[in-house]
Amino acid sequence: MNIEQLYSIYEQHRSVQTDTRKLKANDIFFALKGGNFNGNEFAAKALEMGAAFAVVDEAAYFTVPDKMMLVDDALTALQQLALHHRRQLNIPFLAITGTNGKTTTKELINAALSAGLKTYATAGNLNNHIGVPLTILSILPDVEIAVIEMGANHQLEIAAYCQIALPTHGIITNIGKAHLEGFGSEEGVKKAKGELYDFLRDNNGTVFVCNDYGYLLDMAKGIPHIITYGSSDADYVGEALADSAFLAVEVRGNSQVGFIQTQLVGAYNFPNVMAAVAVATYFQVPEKDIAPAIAHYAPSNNRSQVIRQGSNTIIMDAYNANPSSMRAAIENFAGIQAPKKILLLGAMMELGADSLKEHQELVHLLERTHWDAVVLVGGDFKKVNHPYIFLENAAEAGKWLQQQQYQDAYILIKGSRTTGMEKVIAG
Ligand SMILES: CC(=O)N[C@H]1[C@@H](OP(=O)(O)OP(=O)(O)OC[C@H]2O[C@@H](n3ccc(=O)[nH]c3=O)[C@H](O)[C@@H]2O)O[C@H](CO)[C@@H](O)[C@@H]1O[C@H](C)C(=O)N[C@@H](C)C(=O)N[C@H](CCC(=O)N[C@@H](CCC[C@@H](N)C(=O)O)C(=O)O)C(=O)O
Ligand SMILES: Nc1ncnc2c1ncn2[C@@H]1O[C@H](COP(=O)(O)OP(=O)(O)OP(=O)(O)O)[C@@H](O)[C@H]1O
Ligand SMILES: C[C@@H](N)C(=O)N[C@H](C)C(=O)O
Repeated sequence: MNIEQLYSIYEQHRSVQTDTRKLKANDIFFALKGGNFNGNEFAAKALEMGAAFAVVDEAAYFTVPDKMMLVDDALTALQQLALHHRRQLNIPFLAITGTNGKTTTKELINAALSAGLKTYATAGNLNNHIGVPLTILSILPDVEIAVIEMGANHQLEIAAYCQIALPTHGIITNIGKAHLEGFGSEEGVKKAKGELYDFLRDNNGTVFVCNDYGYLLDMAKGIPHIITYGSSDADYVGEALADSAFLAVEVRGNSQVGFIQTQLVGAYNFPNVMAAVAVATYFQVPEKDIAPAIAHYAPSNNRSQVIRQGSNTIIMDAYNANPSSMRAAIENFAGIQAPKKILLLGAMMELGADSLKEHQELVHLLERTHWDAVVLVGGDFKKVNHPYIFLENAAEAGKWLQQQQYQDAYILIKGSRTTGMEKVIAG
């Protein structure tokens, strides 16, 4: 493949698509293979639908030579094109990884930076081997700073994304227990996420580190430029104020940022907010504009969303779940003052050999607090000892909740993506 040739086609259109179901006129279509389809089969259709060009990797589908390029592997071509594009962009690239809060931190940073700079940030959760190159190829030449989310469920994944995104700056939000099936252990998570720090250490990079997490400071040793944020002794210091379900933050010190009333539930969002304060201030966004920008951000897609239903307040946190985010959500919920507190918790996935132990530990955590009701739903919750109600799936949990006719209750709903706990309030 001639990457220069492909890049000159890209420069004419600057819009790349891997899915005919989302195709727009003049997109360049990359034919990827997945678990269900062979994208090559859609290449000719993509051109009929108005795609400007198609990149295929099977000769049998190379049917329109003047509008197609045949490559060895279309995914590799996509990644190489992204790297080539990255090299043309002489702007800061901030990479974000970590166990919990990547998307929220990325959205908060995007909001805060956008108050002063033309910013491009990963759309939604496009954070993997396909999503990272698609993100980079969406960055137009007038963008002043890029924010790239990187997800992973196995070793060397983040290292590979760094070789495409070439980050100049980085954040690891935190290290916790998730995707243990692929990472092996929490140490394995640390090693895998630490690949971002390794890249920045070797490339004269800059990291933003939460000073409240000693383990991150240890991991960051040797990185040339370290900027800290947190609740004390940091370059950017703030205090979490929790007068309501929603987090408020007072930024202290010389900062002009001041008071931030967020639309985020949970004290666990404090470091996410402070990361945005630190990054935006560092990149010289006018400080008076940072708090309003952060305050404006409201989470969607079941990421700790607050939903009022009649007199009930629902914390819908059904986007994902793992032992560390479950712990954070339960401890936060325990601290909320409410007349009645109900929990409906779906099972946690991708925990491998630790799964039963982690579900059992969660039960022990729940037992430390008095709740009005606890419902455990599906998966490995079926196999552990607990004094609570167990239901097989989210639909049953939804029926149970309707039957209770709760009034004035606070209800926490959380679980792994595949448990679909959002369905609890769908009917
Ligand atoms: C390959 C692909 O993009 N698949 C998407 C597709 O899936 P589908 O099941 O329909 O088909 P195939 O994958 O078999 O299709 C092959 C190709 O054919 C295209 N195609 C198919 C039908 C058709 O009519 N026309 C077509 O052109 C198709 O588009 C393929 O290119 O559609 C699904 C529904 O929209 C998508 O969900 C699916 O996307 C996959 C999952 C994907 O990886 N998308 C990336 C762009 C992405 O970034 N997705 C993120 C989620 C990332 C994530 O899970 N991150 C993890 C950590 C990373 C782990 C990493 N190791 C990993 O395994 O991913 C995290 O914890 O955050 C997102 O969508 O939010
Ligand atoms: N700093 C944090 N500490 C612990 N849990 C958090 C933190 N921030 C967010 N969470 C939890 O993680 C959930 C998902 O948040 P978010 O989507 O920002 O994380 P993510 O790391 O991007 O997840 P994913 O890897 O699945 O994309 C939230 O709804 C909340 O329960
Ligand atoms: C949704 C995906 N990014 C994720 O976090 N998966 C875990 C296993 C979950 O859904 O909880």
